[in-house]
Amino acid sequence: MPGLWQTRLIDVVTITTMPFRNNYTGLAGYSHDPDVQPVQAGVLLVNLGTPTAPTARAVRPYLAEFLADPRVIEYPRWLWWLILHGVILRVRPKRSAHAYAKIWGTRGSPLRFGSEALTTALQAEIARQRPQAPVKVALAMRYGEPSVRQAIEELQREGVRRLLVLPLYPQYSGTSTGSVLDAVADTIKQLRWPPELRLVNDYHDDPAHIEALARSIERWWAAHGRGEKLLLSFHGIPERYLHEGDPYFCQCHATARLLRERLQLDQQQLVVSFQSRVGRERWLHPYTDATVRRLAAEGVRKLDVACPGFAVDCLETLEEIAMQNRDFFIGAGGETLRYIPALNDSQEQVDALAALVLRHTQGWPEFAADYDAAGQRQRRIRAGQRATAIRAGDE
Ligand SMILES: C=CC1=C(C)c2cc3[nH]c(cc4nc(cc5[nH]c(cc1n2)c(C)c5CCC(=O)O)C(CCC(=O)O)=C4C)c(C)c3C=C
Ligand SMILES: [Fe+2]
Ligand SMILES: [Fe+2]
Repeated sequence: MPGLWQTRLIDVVTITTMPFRNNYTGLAGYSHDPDVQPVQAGVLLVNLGTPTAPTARAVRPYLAEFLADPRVIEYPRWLWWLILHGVILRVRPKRSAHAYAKIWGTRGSPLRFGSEALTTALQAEIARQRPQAPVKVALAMRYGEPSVRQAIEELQREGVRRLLVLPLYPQYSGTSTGSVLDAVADTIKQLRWPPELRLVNDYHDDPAHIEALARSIERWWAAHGRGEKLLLSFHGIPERYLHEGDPYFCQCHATARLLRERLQLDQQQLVVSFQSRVGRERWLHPYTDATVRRLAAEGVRKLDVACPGFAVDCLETLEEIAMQNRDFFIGAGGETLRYIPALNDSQEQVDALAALVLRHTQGWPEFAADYDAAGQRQRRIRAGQRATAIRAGDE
């Protein structure tokens, strides 16, 4: 019987002298063998996530995962754990479920079906613009399913070796995009052979994105007429995060300014505010609820609201703005508050995101306009045959 050290030595010698195996299967059902499949590129869209049903029972685990994320709530962990489990998760799920029930459709949560529709439309647009390219567009949710990990593993099983991660947040915040980056990093850490990776940090000032926002607002105005003012409401974050370096506030204002210039509005006609405050801490301000009340009190009767921080409609736009804040506005003397829908799967958004993807994947052969999948595959097969020949001692 060899001793332990001898066994280890034998292992090392065996492994290092083993013939090169290019058909190693690292993940169940996934072959890395280039003879089996050509290299694919993937685009992973990531949105926040949403409960599986508008019930307190389904909302609770969703909130538990979301609010336990240290990127979202920066408090000492033990203190926050006590507050979260002792107070928030006892009270909030019921309240949130009630709000979700108001926007839940036959297709389920708007955030989910809106994100899925956008994924399908973007896949089709990229296929239209790059017909030869083997590009896969997939969707993950930061909280809930499909998780970032599940989505990346599935893409790898499909042969994706180059991956562009595109969080569906136009403005970067550590609480949103930063957290997606964490989830990607946690996944990559555990993969034996991670894909080549790129990540879009933000697209808050991307000209195509601004153009898409402007056109969708103009299209909506053409169909419904124009209000006296346009309010842009962005999701808030604690103000403390801004002071500690989070660029979110500045990026929201940059988006608003670019959109205002493109729509040729003056500073009185376009107002910016921040919504969705949670807890007692001071968040980015002015707050949306206080702003709509103030505007009504100042005599504005017809107010249009758009939410350029949300790629697809969700609880925060359909319930908080289009219902809750409409009631606040009318309660304070306003006549109508009209919510202008998010870009969702509109052609404007699909065109802008397709252009963004093509820009961020420059240099990747799969995305090149003259990519020749058949030629690439032949080259890879020839390389594979040569490796096989070397293994067999033919060369
Ligand atoms: C408590 C802290 C929160 C921070 C910070 C935060 C930042 C943040 N959120 C979004 C986008 C969305 N948030 C949504 C819902 C939502 N957000 C919070 C809390 C924080 N968000 C909670 C508790 C909830 C759940 C609903 C509720 O109980 O009020 C959604 C909608 C999800 C849906 O299912 O429709 C989105 C989208 C961004 C972009 C952001 C930072 C910039
Ligand atoms: Fe949020
Ligand atoms: Fe909200």
